[in-house]
Amino acid sequence: MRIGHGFDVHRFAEPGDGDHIILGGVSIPSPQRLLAHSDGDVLLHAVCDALLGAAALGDIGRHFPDTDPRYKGINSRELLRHVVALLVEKGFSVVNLDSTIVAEAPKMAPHIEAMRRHLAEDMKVEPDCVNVKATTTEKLGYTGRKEGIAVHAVVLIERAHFA
Ligand SMILES: Nc1ccn([C@@H]2O[C@H](COP(=O)(O)O)[C@@H](O)[C@H]2O)c(=O)n1
Ligand SMILES: C[C@@]1(CO)OP(=O)(O)OP(=O)(O)OC[C@H]1O
Repeated sequence: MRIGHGFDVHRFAEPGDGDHIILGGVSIPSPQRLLAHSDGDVLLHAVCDALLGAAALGDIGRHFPDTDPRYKGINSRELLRHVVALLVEKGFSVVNLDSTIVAEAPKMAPHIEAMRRHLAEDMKVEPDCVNVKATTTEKLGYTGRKEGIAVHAVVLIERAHFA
């Protein structure tokens, strides 16, 4: 069994620039988009980093550089599926994921189940092995000022069992 940790932050664009953000592959209404080379899915980026960390495979920027036009606007679920394939190649499968979205807004609660479903599908585990939480920082700091969204993720992986 091995543990991995991931952390990512994306900054909001100016208010009025954009009408949604994408988190866990879910489109969530927001008056500000998240700035990024990809679709800005900060939850999936933190999860990719946790998985890569657990398998000692470096980090997301090493595998998908933000200077590479192939990743411009990419759906981050494709990045996550690629990372999971790298783990499978190394003989690992995912045990469970826990994650925390740090955001003053928008409200994540109505979208958490859809995020869990996407994560479970892409990591090839049951939804019961995936947890997504959200918290504000009580208006403190850069997340509290709505300057951006941060995500923490932690995963366990294990050597895959073969029948
Ligand atoms: N962007 C967010 C932040 C929080 N939630 C939910 O609200 C609960 C209370 O948040 P506090 O920061 O006041 O502890 C939290 O446990 C989440 O369920 C949310 O949905 N979206
Ligand atoms: C996902 C990648 C690649 O498109 O770019 P961003 O969307 O900017 O995200 P970030 O978490 O800053 O870095 C990882 C990148 O290489």
